[in-house]
Amino acid sequence: MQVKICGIKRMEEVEILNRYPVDYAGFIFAASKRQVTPEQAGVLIARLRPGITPVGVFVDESPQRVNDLVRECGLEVVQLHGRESVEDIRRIKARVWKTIPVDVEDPSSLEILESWEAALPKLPNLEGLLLDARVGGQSGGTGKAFPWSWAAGLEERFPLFLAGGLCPENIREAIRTLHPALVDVNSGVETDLLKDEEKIRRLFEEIDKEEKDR
Ligand SMILES: O=C(O)c1ccccc1NCC(=O)[C@H](O)[C@H](O)COP(=O)(O)O
Repeated sequence: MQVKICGIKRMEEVEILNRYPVDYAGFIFAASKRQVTPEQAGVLIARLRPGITPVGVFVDESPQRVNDLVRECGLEVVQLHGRESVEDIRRIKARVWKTIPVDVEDPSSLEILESWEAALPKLPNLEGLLLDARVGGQSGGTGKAFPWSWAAGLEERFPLFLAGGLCPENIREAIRTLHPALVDVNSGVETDLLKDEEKIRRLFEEIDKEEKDR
């Protein structure tokens, strides 16, 4: 299982990530408390250690602008967090992860998965579907988890990536319930909107324990 830490905006945070077995670092280009400019992202990405892959997070950005930022900032993966279409993904020249917003109060929000699952084999750059909690219309960095049991078994049908309210205290249960190929953690390893090294250390300690127990 791979690990993405999202919402990186400061050099101190890059330095923390470089000390842990992080696979992906997420940079948010969409409107957010954690938004970075392309210039900031470029500087931060250049300082990631080899082995940490930069991911750009976008909400309803045009494929042309996404492609420009992929080139300018050195992004390898693009995470689409809005209402992007199959055609948008076809036009993006990078690896893509598509977020599926799961309304924490409405299991029927998972129904949209069917059409994305059908699109997967037709889109060679679409690597997986990221289930993230949606709370009151907001999706992304909510700090809330949806009931994972709603998605049990989906990991057998497609590469399932999991986000939403993950933290050191619940990561083992999340892994045990859904066996995701990747976990995406943001506010659960922050203090005052900055990545907190002690929380990241505990996150990896818990992941290690879970993997050893298997
Ligand atoms: O994190 C944000 O502020 C954000 C804003 C707009 C779109 C996406 C955003 N985050 C995307 C992520 O990949 C987060 O890691 C994911 O939503 C999980 O967040 P959290 O529940 O805080 O762990």
